[in-house]
Amino acid sequence: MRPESDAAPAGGPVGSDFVRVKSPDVKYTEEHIEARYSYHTATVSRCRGTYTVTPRTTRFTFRTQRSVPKLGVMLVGWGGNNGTTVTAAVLANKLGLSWRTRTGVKTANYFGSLLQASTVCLGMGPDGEVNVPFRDLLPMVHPNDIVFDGWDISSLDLGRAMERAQVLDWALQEQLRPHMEQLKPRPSIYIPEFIAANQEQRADNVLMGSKAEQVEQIRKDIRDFKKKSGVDKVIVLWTANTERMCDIVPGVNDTAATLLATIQGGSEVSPSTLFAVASIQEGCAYINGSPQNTFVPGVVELAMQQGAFIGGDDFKSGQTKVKSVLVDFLVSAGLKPTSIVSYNHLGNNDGRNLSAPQQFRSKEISKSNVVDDMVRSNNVLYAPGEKPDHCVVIKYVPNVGDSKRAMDEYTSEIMMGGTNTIVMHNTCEDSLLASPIILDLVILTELCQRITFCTEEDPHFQTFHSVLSVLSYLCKAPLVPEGAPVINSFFRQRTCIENLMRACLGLPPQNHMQLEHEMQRSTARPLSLLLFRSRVAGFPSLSSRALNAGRVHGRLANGSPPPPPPPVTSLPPHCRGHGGEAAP
Ligand SMILES: NC(=O)c1ccc[n+]([C@@H]2O[C@H](COP(=O)([O-])OP(=O)(O)OC[C@H]3O[C@@H](n4cnc5c(N)ncnc54)[C@H](O)[C@@H]3O)[C@@H](O)[C@H]2O)c1
Ligand SMILES: O=P([O-])([O-])O[C@@H]1[C@@H](O)[C@H](O)[C@@H](O)[C@H](O)[C@@H]1O
Repeated sequence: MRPESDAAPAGGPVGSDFVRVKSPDVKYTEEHIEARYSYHTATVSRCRGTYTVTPRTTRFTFRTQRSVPKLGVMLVGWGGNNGTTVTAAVLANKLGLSWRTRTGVKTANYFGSLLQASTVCLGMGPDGEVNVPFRDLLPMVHPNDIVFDGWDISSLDLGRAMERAQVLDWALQEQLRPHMEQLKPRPSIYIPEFIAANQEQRADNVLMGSKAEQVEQIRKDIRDFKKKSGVDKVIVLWTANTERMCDIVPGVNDTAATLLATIQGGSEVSPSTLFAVASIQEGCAYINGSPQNTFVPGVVELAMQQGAFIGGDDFKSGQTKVKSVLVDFLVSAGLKPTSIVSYNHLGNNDGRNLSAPQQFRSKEISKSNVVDDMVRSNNVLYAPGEKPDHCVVIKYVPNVGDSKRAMDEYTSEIMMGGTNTIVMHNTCEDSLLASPIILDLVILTELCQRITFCTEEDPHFQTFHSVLSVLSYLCKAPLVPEGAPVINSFFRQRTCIENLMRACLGLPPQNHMQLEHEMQRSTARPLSLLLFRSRVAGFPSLSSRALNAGRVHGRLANGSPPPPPPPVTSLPPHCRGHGGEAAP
């Protein structure tokens, strides 16, 4: 838990400083956490069947601004299931709400958020591993402090839109409604041919005018929100309906200049791309929670010119998230998936929009490519170009509402011609899986906006690439810089975020080697064992785990007792005896 009494360390206004690194490579100034970090990679060459691996070390200096801004998040599709649910969830957490359900009292939380509800291991403490919430590693925005605004083609206020979404318990909605009904989506850009025709009946809150005029209006909305809310920065996130894919046309959207000219000329540009352009021109990061190819090359170039972050595509929230774990497990275990069939049905408006072929095609693409990197990584199982059968089906069944049903069958070839088939059924409120992902996307993006780094070879500090590929863990179809590999493997993506945040603290990457427990003799053995040995010599008994730890490590490989432990001459104060003296 965060030590409430933990006074902020010397040096200025800071975000969370519940983790302090004591290292000559880490410096805390008033503005920054500055950390020197050795980044170890390897280059590989091959000659006549032999791989030659050359380790490389790059010396980085990371700087993380410690002051956490007041963050404004503008959602496109604010009146939808995800938009209303994430807004309501933040409000419920901020107000500390609880509500009664047929299974008992529920309390607001952020389960499903990587940053708020999952932990990382800092290292070994006196009683074993010390794990802290991701959010405590570096100063970052707390979701309770986010200010929401946004647009929707539907004019419903968020109280009525929350009711229409049918996601949250009624007892909670009743408590939230007085707050939610004050929130009204701004009129939005609506081009009917980009989403399903069945969405037309919602479109009573749309902008008029040319595409250029509508982009200008979106830019004014962003400035207006920033001024009225007093937020320090704004991030725009698309959680509106899935659009059909866009053609990439040279001279139309292949460069920033052609795209801007196309907008001025009024030719085909999707609403999501228009929002991206407006956001980037206002210096805001733009994240795409849907599968369509919003980020045509012209948008990517514009983002790079303006130094704005973009990220996406398509929240990775349920069936695909499981797929990126299960296929990783199977392939990493040397089992060969030969067929993956993913079927789901759902009855919310997203499902209704996806019932149209072109919108389904966008989703089918983002759901289908998630296994490619894992399959390509194993040439023992797969010949070049060989892939498992992979079928994605989505059906709209109004009766189930937001409670998405996912049914998956994974068939794998195992040893000696055997077959293994795994069948899964997964039911979940789709929007309650997507809402924490939305929070992680905007909070992680905001954190990355406060991180700069340089290397010994290039001493000028720089930001991350405009295409923020660190968001891959949160997306089905990760957007990466040109030439960078697309990683979908769940644990590789999660480890990337963890190790990046550790690097900002000058901490080595998590390696899970546990060498201190693998050696017959080690001075690096965890304190608990040292304590175990020192306390056995006249100290009060330890927890059974520590005692067991002592026993587990109490015999050498040949069965003889270990040599006497090295004299414990200096233990940190919290490990010392009553008098504060070092253990004998
Ligand atoms: N688990 C999930 O819910 C999940 C997972 C991955 C991706 N997604 C994607 O997130 C998006 C939103 O999902 P949802 O369940 O909230 O859908 P939804 O249909 O409930 O909400 C979408 C909202 O966008 C609005 N809208 C449509 N076009 C718009 C435009 N041009 N400008 C502004 N608003 C517009 C609609 O009126 C609607 O209120 C979808 O594209 C979906 O595919 C959802
Ligand atoms: O994240 P996931 O469960 O693989 O994919 C989901 C689809 O199965 C669902 O049909 C769609 O409505 C959601 O937007 C989401 O994309």
